[in-house]
This record gives sequence, C-alpha cells and structure tokens, in this order.
Amino acid sequence: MTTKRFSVGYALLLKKQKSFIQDSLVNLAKERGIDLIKIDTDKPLVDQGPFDCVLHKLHGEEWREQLREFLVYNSNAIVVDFPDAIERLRNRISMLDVVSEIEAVEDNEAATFGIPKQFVIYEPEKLKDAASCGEGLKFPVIAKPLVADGSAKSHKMLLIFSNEGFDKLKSPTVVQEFVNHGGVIFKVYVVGKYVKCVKRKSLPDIAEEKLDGLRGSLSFSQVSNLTSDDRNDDEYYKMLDLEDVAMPPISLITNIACGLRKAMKLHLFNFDVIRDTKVGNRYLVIDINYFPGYAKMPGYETVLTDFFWDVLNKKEARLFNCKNESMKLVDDNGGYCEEARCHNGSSG
Ligand SMILES: O=P(O)(O)O[C@@H]1[C@@H](OP(=O)(O)O)[C@H](OP(=O)(O)O)[C@H](O)[C@H](OP(=O)(O)O)[C@H]1OP(=O)(O)O
Ligand SMILES: Nc1ncnc2c1ncn2[C@@H]1O[C@H](COP(=O)(O)OP(=O)(O)O)[C@@H](O)[C@H]1O
Ligand SMILES: [Mg+2]
Ligand SMILES: [Mg+2]
Repeated sequence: MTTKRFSVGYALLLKKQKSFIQDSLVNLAKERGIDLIKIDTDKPLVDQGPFDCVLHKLHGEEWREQLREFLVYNSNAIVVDFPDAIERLRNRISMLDVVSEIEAVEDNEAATFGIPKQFVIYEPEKLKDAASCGEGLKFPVIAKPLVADGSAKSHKMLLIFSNEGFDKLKSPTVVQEFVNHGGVIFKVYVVGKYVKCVKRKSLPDIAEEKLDGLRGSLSFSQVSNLTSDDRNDDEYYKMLDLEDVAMPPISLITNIACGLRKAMKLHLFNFDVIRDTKVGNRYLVIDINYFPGYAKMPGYETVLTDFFWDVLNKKEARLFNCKNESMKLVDDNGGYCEEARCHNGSSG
C-alpha cells in the first residue's frame, strides 16, 4: 500500500534557509511523508509545485499577489501564514497593540501582563522636548526603530538617559520605558498549538542611584543573540546564572501565547517577555517576531514536523475559533510537559 506524500514549499531569504532548512528537519519530515521543497522566487509561484502547503517569510505586494493567484489555482492548498496577518508585526506599535486584546485569566500566582509604556516619534528631527511627548515616561527609555523589517537597522536600539540622547534619532522611533528585569528575557516560541519558553540574557538592570550620573545614550543591537564569547568578556554576564532564574507561571505564558495566536491569526512566531523586578509578578511583552530562529529551539525538528503533519492533515485549527482548545508546552526533549487550556475566547 502506498501512503500519500505531501509537499511543503518554502519561500525564505537565504539566511533563513540556512538556519531553518537543516538536514535533520528535512530527513525527519521525509520519514513522515512530507517533502520540503524550495520555491524559486525568480519564477511565478503558480508554475511551481504542486504544493500542499506554502511556508514563507517574504512580503510586499508582488509576493502577496503571487500567493493570491496560487490559491486561486490550488484551492485546497494551505498558506502559512497570510501576509496581512504578518504585516502587523513589521511595526513595533501595531505589534504590541494586540496584547491588549488578550483576556487575562485567573492565575494562582496572581501574575499580570501588559506592555511597557511607549509612544512614537514620527519626525525626530523636529523634536524639541522629548519629555513632553511621553507623558509619565521616566528616563531611562529605549528608542526602537518603528519599522521591524528584519534589517540590521531595524534591530539597532538606543538606551537613552537624558534629553540629549534624543539628538541622534533620525527615522520614526518608538520610545519605550526601560523596565528593570533582572537581566533575563523569556523567549516564547509558538508553533501552531505548541509553546516553548526559554531564558536568554538581556540588558542589565540600571540602579536608580546611578541614573543621575548618566547622560546621552548608548547604542546596542540583538543583545539576546550575543555569542557566549561576547558574554565571557563581560563581568556582568559572568555573574548572571540563568539556571537560578525562575520561569514565569506556565498558565500565564500559555494564555498569552494562545491569545496572541488567535488575535493575530498566526501560527509561527515568538515573543519576548520580561518580568518587572519592581513589581515581581508583572510580565511585559516587549517584542513579537514572525517566523523566528526556530533552529535554536530544542527539538525544533520534531515540533515543526508535527506542525506540518497537523496542518497537512487538517488537524491544525486554522480558523482560531477554538475556545476550548489546549496549548501544549514543549519540554526540553521535545515532549509535552504541560497541557494548558486556552482561555482566550475574545476573537474568533
Ligand atoms: O536568525 P536568528 O536565528 O537569530 O533569528 C532571529 C530572531 O532571533 P530569535 O529566534 O528570537 O532568537 C529574531 O528575534 P529578536 O527580534 O532578536 O527577538 C528575529 O525574529 C529575527 O527576524 P527578523 O530579523 O526580525 O526578521 C530572526 O532572524 P531570521 O532568522 O528571520 O533572519
Ligand atoms: N522595555 C524594555 N525594558 C528593558 N529592556 C528592554 C526593553 N525592550 C527591549 N529591551 C531589551 O532590548 C532587547 C531588544 O529589544 P526588542 O524589542 O526585543 O528588539 P529586537 O526586535 O531587536 O529583538 C531585548 O531583548 C531586551 O534585552
Ligand atoms: Mg527581541
Ligand atoms: Mg524582534
């Protein structure tokens, strides 16, 4: 008896292909009857395939049109995910707006979540007094490029300690309060209904006593992706042991993951969460990324292959109207250590 084989076409930038399309993933998927096939972006999508599913991290009107046309001719195929849904993650304001759409659930540990206070400056060169734009915002603040398009520039941030620090800003910028968080971020990977939370090193806390002596700004980029060599040179990182850091409550993380998934109508993303040291049990979402570096997630081959299988066999609830669906938290071996109900029923 021959079992049906499926084909998943992928359209990814070269950097993403190199990190994501590893032999271990391709081979595992193949064993499960799923062929991963590269889409040639120089040729029309409709002339390629046939694909049962298209996976992509490309954008722009032309690509959007290609996907539309592909679906006209392949009405049974599945596109993961729709460009309109991905688009909101390319702007650091619309990206975090979605957090307010998630319903809070009662939590034994009474943990709460939200986003840091922030405002946007569209014309930094016309800025006279930054303090007056961000009512109630205290120094230090972080200036982040409004556009999150994956370019090196879009990851370049400034830690600003005083008004002079704003002089360097050029393009539209989000100014966000810097929240002391013990130098650790929690990165939560979502793959369909699977959730995996890992710890990463982050910016160190800034003591209030030190603030008076700090002026201007400091630039930084992709702190959580620093190599261990970068960190080994640094006294601060030598002292911080991630092992000792407590994880956030599982129910809180799965609730946010599930709420985001449904509100954004996306299957593949991760989000960064920090724990406000001052409050203790308050968690803030600071960043959401479409189709992140999954290869860094332990057991990514199994999780992704399971996801493809679910999508191809129509097991994945793609309409997100599943009030009682459960989310599964993946443990370090790729097994499921926790299953949590998805409580958010606000969007369908
Ligand atoms: O390249 P990697 O593996 O560091 O993955 C990047 C992500 O790192 P993470 O998985 O969160 O540790 C990274 O996450 P952060 O923004 O650093 O939190 C982004 O998702 C990045 O995509 P883009 O540059 O924003 O389009 C991701 O880059 P691409 O894989 O899309 O190039
Ligand atoms: N509001 C904040 N308070 C404290 N640290 C922050 C805040 N926002 C970002 N950071 C730090 O800056 C890093 C980069 O910010 P992030 O918004 O995640 O941008 P990117 O898209 O480049 O990852 C985070 O991983 C974290 O270390
Ligand atoms: Mg980030
Ligand atoms: Mg990001």
